[in-house]
Amino acid sequence: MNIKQSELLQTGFYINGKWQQSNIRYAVTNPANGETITEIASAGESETLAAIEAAKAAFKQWRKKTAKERSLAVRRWGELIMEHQQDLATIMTTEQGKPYAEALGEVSYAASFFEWFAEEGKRIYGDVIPSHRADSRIVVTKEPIGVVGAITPWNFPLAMVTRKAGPALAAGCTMVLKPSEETPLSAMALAVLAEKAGIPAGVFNVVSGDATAIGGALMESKAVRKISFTGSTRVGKLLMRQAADSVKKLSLELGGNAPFIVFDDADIDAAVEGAMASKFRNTGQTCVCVNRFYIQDSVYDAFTSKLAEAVNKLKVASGFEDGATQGPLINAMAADKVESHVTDAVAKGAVVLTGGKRSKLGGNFFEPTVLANTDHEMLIANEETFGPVAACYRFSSEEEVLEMANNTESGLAAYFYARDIGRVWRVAEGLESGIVGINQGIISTEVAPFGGVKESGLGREGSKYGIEDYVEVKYMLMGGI
Ligand SMILES: NC(=O)c1ccc[n+]([C@@H]2O[C@H](COP(=O)([O-])OP(=O)(O)OC[C@H]3O[C@@H](n4cnc5c(N)ncnc54)[C@H](O)[C@@H]3O)[C@@H](O)[C@H]2O)c1
Ligand SMILES: O=C[C@H](O)CS(=O)(=O)O
Repeated sequence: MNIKQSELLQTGFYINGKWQQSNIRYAVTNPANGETITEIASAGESETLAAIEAAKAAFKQWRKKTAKERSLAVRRWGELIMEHQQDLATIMTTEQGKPYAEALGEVSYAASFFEWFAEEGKRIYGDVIPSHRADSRIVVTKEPIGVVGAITPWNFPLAMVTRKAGPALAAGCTMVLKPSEETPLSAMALAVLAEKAGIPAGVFNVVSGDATAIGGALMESKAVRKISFTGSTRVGKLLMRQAADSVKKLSLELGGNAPFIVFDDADIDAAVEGAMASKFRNTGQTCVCVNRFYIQDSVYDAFTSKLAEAVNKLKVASGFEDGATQGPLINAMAADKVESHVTDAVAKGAVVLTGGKRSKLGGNFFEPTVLANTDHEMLIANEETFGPVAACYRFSSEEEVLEMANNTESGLAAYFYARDIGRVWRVAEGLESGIVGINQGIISTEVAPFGGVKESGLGREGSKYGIEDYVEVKYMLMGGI
């Protein structure tokens, strides 16, 4: 791998400020060519318990630092991310596959959470409540929860970590991170920078490897007071069950099934632009990627033909190739799933406007695809495809489309394009989702609350709300006054 600072490439566990190795190793592969990038030490239960112990010990001192002291360390960590942005983007593109330009974008996005929460950490205010007794006062403070177990996915290997580590550390919590086994190298590089930023030993620990063993140790430990998970709804539900035994707090950022509605009064060119951004970002592997396009009858043909035209201009290639816009899918299983959704849809009457098959590049590459005439009997309508396929459905009325859009257990993001102000309010309020993009295809930013309703999760990340997930409210009644 062509990076300037080779020390960013680590292959062990980071526990209590030290890198450790193991004989049990697993290969991290490059999804663009299937080659092994490196082999890394595989952690299990004992390494996770050691990391929890380190985090528990470090919590005693870290929580006592002033908010400003913690803020300065978190801010410095973010600055170091930006100082190493090219190397971090190279590591990310190599292990995750996204185009290098997108990887650079994610590096900035990741750093933005440290900048934001370094500031928010200084504003964890309490309250003074008018008392119910003349001789007493009521004071409310907010305290860090304690040791946090963070479990993150492969699709955003840096930003999903910093969106958790930023608020946790700024609030005074310590962390044991388990990154996805598909993309551990970005998280390890982050640990190298944590040390350089002056984050004390034990405050941020990283263990990668056996998901069930690491997850089990985190969930069973009574020292871990909170789990922050981003990933599939299936695993999120499992963790929720496991959290019951020690009554842990949970933040769950789970899967989506985002609708994107184009009404007949929409600016069609703007809708196509928004559709391209929200559907094809990260080759369709984003939890807020559109999964279902609903287009009103009278603009259906205009929208779908313009969308297919725009999709035809995308370039499928290795993320390091100039002008690449669509990298490989993360692995063979992901490519199989996308193919099965397209095959099922076509067998049930969908029409391929462009794409529709694996790319001639082979491996995990899939052609960006637009399907017309899709209906709700197809798999693609009911499962998160997590790939570059735009499935287009027709609708005639506002009531009908709201019912279709909400007819899912998921409720993460939803998008619509319309200009009529009454319609805009009705639809925005009627959509059952945590996030609504109105005449906008990209909704993610560190300054706004990110999270879902229904089976898309619990809690919010980013924004002023994001830090609330890492603090406990304490009520003190001061009597005898
Ligand atoms: N809502 C959000 O903010 C958000 C963001 C990114 C991804 N996602 C969702 O994540 C999914 C894709 O990511 P993925 O394939 O990595 O998800 P995944 O659920 O398979 O894995 C996520 C993480 O959980 C770990 N894991 C797996 N089994 C575990 C177990 N038994 N105990 C503990 N940890 C376990 C994995 O190793 C990984 O680190 C999609 O559904 C996507 O929508 C959601
Ligand atoms: O995959 C889902 C994410 O949360 C990525 S982003 O925050 O929308 O960039």
